[in-house]
Amino acid sequence: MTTDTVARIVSWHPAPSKPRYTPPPGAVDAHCHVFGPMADFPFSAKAKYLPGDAGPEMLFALRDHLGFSRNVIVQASCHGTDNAATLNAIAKSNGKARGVAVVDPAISDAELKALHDGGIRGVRFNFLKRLVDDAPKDRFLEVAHRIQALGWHVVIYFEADILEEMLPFLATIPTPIVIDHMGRPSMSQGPDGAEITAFKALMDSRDDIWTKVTCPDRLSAQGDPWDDFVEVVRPLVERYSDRVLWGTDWPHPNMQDNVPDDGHLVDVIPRIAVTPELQRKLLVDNPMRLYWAEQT
Ligand SMILES: O=C(O)/C=C(\CC(=O)C(=O)O)C(=O)O
Repeated sequence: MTTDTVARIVSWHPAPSKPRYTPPPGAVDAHCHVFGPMADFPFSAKAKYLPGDAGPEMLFALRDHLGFSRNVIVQASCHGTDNAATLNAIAKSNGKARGVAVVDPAISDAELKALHDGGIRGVRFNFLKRLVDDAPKDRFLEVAHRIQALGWHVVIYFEADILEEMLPFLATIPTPIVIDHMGRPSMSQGPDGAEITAFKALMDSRDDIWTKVTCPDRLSAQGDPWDDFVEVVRPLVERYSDRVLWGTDWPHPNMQDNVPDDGHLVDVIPRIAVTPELQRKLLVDNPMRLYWAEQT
């Protein structure tokens, strides 16, 4: 993408409301991104979207505004396999952020170790054709084997229409797996719909598959306050209470036509995790085990 000819996209709310819900102390926003700033951290030549700057200061201000304590910053596809913007944000967080990288499978062990020292605790494999040109399963599998020694996990992003073809690959991954946005099931099918049922079967197939109960704004057919999302996701949070994570998804890449209010996103939490214990697991205990294991 040539950065001088394309308008830069703003996909986040200019002034998110203050949520009514107060997260527990130590709550982690376990899925968010940073964009640039571009002058310091240029976007990938292969980026499929060219966002405005949404750097660490903005992310940390939002964290405080929403009542969260920590962030897990997931490398977004617009930065390709150069994790410098993510590492910069982690370095500026005073220990309050960790990250998930996207790597070239040819990465050396020394480079992986440097990512670990910079706060990375997982790698992301993205299978969305609108975001990445290719997703080589055989090479991803080699990476998954190599990160085992670091105690990392893999984060996988795919949509429900390819769940079935993903199953053999997922079964061979030797590390814990985190599935982004529940593999994007249809919410209009309801809590017993075919896509969420297939996803639960995947969750049942291994006890080290986790998922992010995120993105009502992307997945709901109804819009804010996302009642269809709540109806489908609440049973998932109850059934897999030790393997669910929550995140804002700020700055909401590609959501410029349907920008969510982050305060409203936080107010979904007590509707999908209906007891203080479920909320504490979702927001504190579970993400701490994956990202700050040495502190648990
Ligand atoms: O924030 C997300 O998880 C979703 C994204 C963007 C993304 O993943 C990326 O750019 O890497 C999307 O569906 O456009």
